[in-house]
Amino acid sequence: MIHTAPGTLSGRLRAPASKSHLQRLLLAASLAEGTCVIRNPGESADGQACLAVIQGLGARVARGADRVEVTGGAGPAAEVLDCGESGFCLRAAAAVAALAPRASTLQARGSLRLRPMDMVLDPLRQLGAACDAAGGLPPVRVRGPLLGGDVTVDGRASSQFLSGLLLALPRAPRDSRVIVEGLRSAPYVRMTLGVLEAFGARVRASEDLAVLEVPGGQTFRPVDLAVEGDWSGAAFLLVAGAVAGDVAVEGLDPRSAQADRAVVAALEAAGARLAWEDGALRARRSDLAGFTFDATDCPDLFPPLAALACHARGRTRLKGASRLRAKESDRAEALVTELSALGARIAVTGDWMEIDGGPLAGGRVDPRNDHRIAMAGAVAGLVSREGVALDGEHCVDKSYPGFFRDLESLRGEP
Ligand SMILES: O=C(O)C1=C[C@@H](OP(=O)(O)O)[C@@H](O)[C@H](O)C1
Ligand SMILES: C=C(OP(=O)(O)O)C(=O)O
Repeated sequence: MIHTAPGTLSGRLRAPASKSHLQRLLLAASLAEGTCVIRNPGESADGQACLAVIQGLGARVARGADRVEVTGGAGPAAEVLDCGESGFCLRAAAAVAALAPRASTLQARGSLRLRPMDMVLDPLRQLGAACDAAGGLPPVRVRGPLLGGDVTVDGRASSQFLSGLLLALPRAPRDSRVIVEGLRSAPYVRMTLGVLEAFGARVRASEDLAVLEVPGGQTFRPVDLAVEGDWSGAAFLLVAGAVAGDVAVEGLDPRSAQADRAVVAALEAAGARLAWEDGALRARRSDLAGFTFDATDCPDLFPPLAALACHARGRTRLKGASRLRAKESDRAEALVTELSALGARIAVTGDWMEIDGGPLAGGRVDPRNDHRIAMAGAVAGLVSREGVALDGEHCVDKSYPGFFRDLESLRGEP
């Protein structure tokens, strides 16, 4: 149990490492010729799960101080790949595992056991691999080899499998042409394309990412790269600054391909005072007003933006709520129930989440083992009568293990 007291925050922090960027680098490194150096890997549980998975795929992994070295194809492969609770790791690694002419079982833990995997089945079969997932749920069983060819991918529920497929296809023997239907979370796919480019892999993508042409038989050159600071975790710190003090976050790339860089546009729409100073993005307590923002393609911003909206005068309208049902929790339900319990006025109608800002009493939050619900509850409660108590605070380890320590480090002397 942890209690986040109300109060003023001020100070400067480093953003955690982006697990999304790290996981892409790890999967690509496991397919590269030679040894890759990946700096700033961080300690996220999803990153650790992906490290274990690439070892199971036959990569040798050596950990050093603030870096990992990955040598693809240098170790024995395992039949069972434990993806922990990482949706990206399971969906993306299903495609990478299918490259090999052997059977692999991708296993899930916690809420990931209930998250849909059906989007991986047809495409892998169209490309020559065998693939099964009873009831469309984990575990996912694949048997390669993935040959390449023409394939249609349904991107409505998630972009994650498409990212994995794009990481795998340059290493397949044949050329591929991928037709993508209804893609959501497109910026995450652009991040994948950026990682492929860094490894020297060629993909020709139409502007809207509806058609992707991937030559087969490519090699990935080894890289020495640092994992970017995480805009998704930083979003909570920036919202904390905007509602409760003065917080500067360093280690963020203003030109990053990360979807959640869009938090800047949302904070600006709310009237937050933001400035880049000495290499850090600084958010200061501001007179915030309700805003309208489309988070369809950056769904992980819903939790921090819902916390922000609780403290913005008038009504905030967030679009894309129907994308939240199959994350670590049903985040639409979780945000409505838990922020209401703190005194917020929040409802979801169709694809819209609406929040009327006003004073919060505070109280208890059940994060449902979802890191982003825990962080949203804690940040919302910074401006409340009683603060927020929550159980199971270690769920933040999934993406941002130091979150509560970082938040507390921003308190002034009592
Ligand atoms: O590719 C990625 O790293 C991710 C893509 C998004 O998922 P969807 O594509 O399922 O929306 C996001 O919500 C998730 O946290 C990470
Ligand atoms: C949804 C998330 O991750 P994943 O889908 O990779 O489990 C997340 O980090 O919010």
